[in-house]
Amino acid sequence: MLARELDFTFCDADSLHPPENVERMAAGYPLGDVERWPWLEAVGRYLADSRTANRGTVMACSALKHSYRDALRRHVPDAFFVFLDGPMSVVHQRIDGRNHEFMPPTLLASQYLSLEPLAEDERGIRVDIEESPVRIVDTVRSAVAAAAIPPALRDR
Ligand SMILES: Nc1ncnc2c1ncn2[C@@H]1O[C@H](COP(=O)(O)OP(=O)(O)OP(=O)(O)O)[C@@H](O)[C@H]1O
Ligand SMILES: O=C(O)[C@H](O)[C@@H](O)[C@H](O)[C@H](O)CO
Repeated sequence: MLARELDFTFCDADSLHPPENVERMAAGYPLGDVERWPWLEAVGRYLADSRTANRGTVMACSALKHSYRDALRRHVPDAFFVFLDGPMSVVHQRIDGRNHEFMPPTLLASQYLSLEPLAEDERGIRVDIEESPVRIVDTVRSAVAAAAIPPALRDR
């Protein structure tokens, strides 16, 4: 929805995992940093290529840690992060009710253990996943528009 509204392309970072990562998760084992670095590099390269082609991209990506997002920022310094925040119980209920190609709900707790919220030095916003998708998209669109204006020129 967001990509459509912004007229950007959409990519799910899951499509950039190497097969061995997919197999690992499907077998019920969480990824560690070692498995994630090559994947994050592929995500970063994809974003940098989009930027070179002058194409905006919405990337759905579980860039759980600050260091992972730093890796992405090395490829696209002006990346804007949207932190989809909410209680594990809500996410658990939702992913229990969906079909995913490889991600078992049993891995959710490990994801929350690794999760680091956006820090002050990271460009982006936190949104509440208990809001409706329409509202979330609206909030993100406004934040992206505001972020494109240099702070010194805002509210004039
Ligand atoms: N704001 C929302 N309100 C209600 N349901 C939602 C909302 N956002 C997502 N969902 C539902 O929650 C489920 C999980 O969403 P989705 O598969 O898009 O998550 P994801 O971030 O791609 O997860 P993963 O990182 O595991 O790929 C889906 O059934 C989706 O329809
Ligand atoms: O870094 C990771 O552990 C992975 O990217 C996972 O987060 C899954 O791929 C995702 O949750 C399913 O979409």
